Amino acid sequence: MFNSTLTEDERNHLPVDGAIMITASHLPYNRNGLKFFTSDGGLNKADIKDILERASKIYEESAYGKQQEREDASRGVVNSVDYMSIYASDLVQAVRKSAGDKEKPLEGLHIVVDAGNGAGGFFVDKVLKPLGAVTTGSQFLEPDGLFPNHIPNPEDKTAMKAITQAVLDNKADLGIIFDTDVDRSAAVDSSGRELNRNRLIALMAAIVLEEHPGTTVVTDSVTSDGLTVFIENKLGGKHHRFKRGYKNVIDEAIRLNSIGEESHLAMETSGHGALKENHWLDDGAYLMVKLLNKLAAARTLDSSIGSKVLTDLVEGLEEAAVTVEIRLKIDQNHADLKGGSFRDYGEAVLRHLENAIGKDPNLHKAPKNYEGVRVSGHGGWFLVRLSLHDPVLPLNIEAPNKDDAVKLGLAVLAAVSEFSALDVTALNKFVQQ
Ligand SMILES: O=P(O)(O)OC[C@H]1O[C@H](O)[C@H](O)[C@@H](O)[C@@H]1O
Repeated sequence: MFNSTLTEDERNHLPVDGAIMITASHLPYNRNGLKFFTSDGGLNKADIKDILERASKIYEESAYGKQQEREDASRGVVNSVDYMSIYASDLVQAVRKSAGDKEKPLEGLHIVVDAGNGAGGFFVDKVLKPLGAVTTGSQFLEPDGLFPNHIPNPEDKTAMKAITQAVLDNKADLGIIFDTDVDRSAAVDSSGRELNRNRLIALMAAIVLEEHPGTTVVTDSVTSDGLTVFIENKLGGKHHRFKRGYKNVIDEAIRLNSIGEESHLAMETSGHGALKENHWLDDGAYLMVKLLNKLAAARTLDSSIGSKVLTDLVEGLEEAAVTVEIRLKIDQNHADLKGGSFRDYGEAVLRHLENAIGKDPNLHKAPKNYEGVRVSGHGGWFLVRLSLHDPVLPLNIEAPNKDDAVKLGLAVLAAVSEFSALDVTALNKFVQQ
């Protein structure tokens, strides 16, 4: 939708002044909403509040007899434009360009797509097929807001299992999965290896750092220590681990550029990734096109090359054997909140945790950290922070083995146990397993 505010095509009344998308995004099907775009990007909370206030004023006035005004406001010309075809053909052109303008640079490759019944099904007919790829075995391409097959989410285990299985069953060269509204994506190589979360950031960083040596990669706060080592030591870039939230990482990358620190990639483990060259839009289809560019370019030199060219790019990324996220709920009605907000309560838990960590010689606070409490120790690390939206303190742990992960979990448990409004059932279960 955002691209329709940039594409120049007079015949199709483009660029438009604004675009609106109806989507539940990462939320369940019964929580749809509207995303608004202008050529400056997606509107933020303050803009949306302003729109709602103005809309409600117009509504109220019309309800009190200003019918004529309402009719005037709603009178306009409606033109239908097949914008998806225009957008998709730009993606196709990008891949062709990276292969020296070859018409079908993906000929001979078998690529399966899992759109999870979200909006990403177009990628098969409008992008992959024109580029020559075989796409049989692609699944859940028809939009269905009830998501009858699996939640379209490249972080979700069931969703990743579904695309991995499709790759293996079809002996495909590559698998691609999108979230509901295609602002997130991930891939699977021909051996069934998932290229999502830290691995996808590492892969995108490898591609972007080839194009822009030394650039800063901004990520969310739950990225691994291994990713930092990979970006800084192997790729020669700079890893700026910032806060959770795709808008936070994107805005931070824009801010860095504005103060003279060059950054070309802002990416979250959730699969939201935005590039400077693509107007800082978190466009999941564009991310996958960057992978296809790499594949297509490599195949102009050797037509037997498959997804290994991508997997090789993340060679050397250290990965923890144990990776868990445990979400600790705050009971907002609990007496221990003393009528205060869950945010204040969560902040108090974090302050207490921070103090407790200082007393344990095995644990060390991360020298640079932008949200919550990030601590290393026992060969791994943990991060406790406030959720962006929910009355929850998500705890992420990465460790070389289960015993060390449990040690980290126990340290958190000991520090937070006096906060009776915090539900630590899941953490208790984890440390007892
Ligand atoms: O803070 P959490 O509850 O873990 O949620 C954080 C996530 O919320 C949404 O899904 C946003 O689109 C993501 O950008 C963000 O990472």
